[in-house]
Amino acid sequence: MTTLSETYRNHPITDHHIIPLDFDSLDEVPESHSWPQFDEHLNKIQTHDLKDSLIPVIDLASPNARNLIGQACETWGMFQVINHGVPSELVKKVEYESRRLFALPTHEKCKVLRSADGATGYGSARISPFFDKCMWHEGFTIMGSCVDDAKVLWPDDYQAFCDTMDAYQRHMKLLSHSLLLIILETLDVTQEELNWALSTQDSQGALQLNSYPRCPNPSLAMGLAPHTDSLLLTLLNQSGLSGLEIFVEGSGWCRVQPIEDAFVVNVGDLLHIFSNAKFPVLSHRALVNQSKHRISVAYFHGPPIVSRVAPSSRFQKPCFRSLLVKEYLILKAKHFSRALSLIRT
Ligand SMILES: C=C1C[C@]23C[C@@]1(O)CC[C@H]2[C@@]12CCC[C@@](C)(C(=O)O1)[C@H]2[C@@H]3C(=O)O
Ligand SMILES: O=C(O)CCC(=O)C(=O)O
Ligand SMILES: [Fe+2]
Repeated sequence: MTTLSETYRNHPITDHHIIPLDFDSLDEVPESHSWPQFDEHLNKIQTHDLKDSLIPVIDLASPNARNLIGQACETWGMFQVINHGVPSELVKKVEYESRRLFALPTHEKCKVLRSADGATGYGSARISPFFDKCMWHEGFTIMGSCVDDAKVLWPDDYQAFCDTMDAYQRHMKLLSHSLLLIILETLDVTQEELNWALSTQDSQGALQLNSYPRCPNPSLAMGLAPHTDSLLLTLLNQSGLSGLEIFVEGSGWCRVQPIEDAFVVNVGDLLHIFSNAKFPVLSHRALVNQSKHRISVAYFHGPPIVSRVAPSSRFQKPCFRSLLVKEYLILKAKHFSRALSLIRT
């Protein structure tokens, strides 16, 4: 089976873009991590709190959920979902285990460093090489079993971490399938297209644990730089601490306030392509906090990497060309935010 790891094999990134700083040892933001333009930007554009009425909060158990989800995807490419059926104890356990991982000393975490051409393990975000400055962020990427890495980190105490991440990935896969089914039904796609998006075999799922340590000067630092997510759908748990911002045309950067027990759901590049741009894909970023260490947990769902992606056949005038999912991810790894414009027809 072709995997994401194989896709990245020809696009290695250098070590200094992978190894995060030992953030806890710092009492000021080093030059390498201070974003001067970002500082100017902050002065110019007021960061708004998004009112609930803007990014919809949708109760999955309500009879109206389907319509609301369809509308939210068209208007925003994003919504928050509550009453989704994922046990809140499991969500708490994932937060607890993530904090346990990031609390390890840097030299321990570096024992499971993501390799230059790899997809899983500990390290800075894959988008790091596209920015001059480094981010105030460390991550741990899991695809399927994480037992090999967990055994390295905790030789005698790895089971709880693995069991928690396995159970969470199972729940995330089910929830992303239910949401995608609703979303795709609103597009009225063919059965074959539904099978493609919801394929249980060979579909891509990745779990990203994000850590944003306390920062001495948050106005200089960037947690996660602006980006769009590459796959079909992302389900994000903000762990109760705000930091996520979306770029809204005409308003600038707006904060998406966390809601208890909610997941932020957003359209990724592949769903934007499949919906023939009917669903927008939002640029988003994460800012950091002076007094609190923020954790977020993102699950990315995608179709099989060897399949093709194109606008659904229901669209008469496709505005993107058809290509292999793998080819798109290679384009994204090479050209980052220009990838979508490169496949416009
Ligand atoms: C499946 C994936 C999506 C992702 C790249 C990855 O292979 C695993 C990590 C994901 C992540 C998380 C942080 C932001 C992001 C842009 C990045 O650099 O790594 C996303 C990637 C993505 O959606 O392109
Ligand atoms: O931490 C956040 O709020 C955003 C994380 C994110 O955008 C991602 O993991 O892709
Ligand atoms: Fe993201």
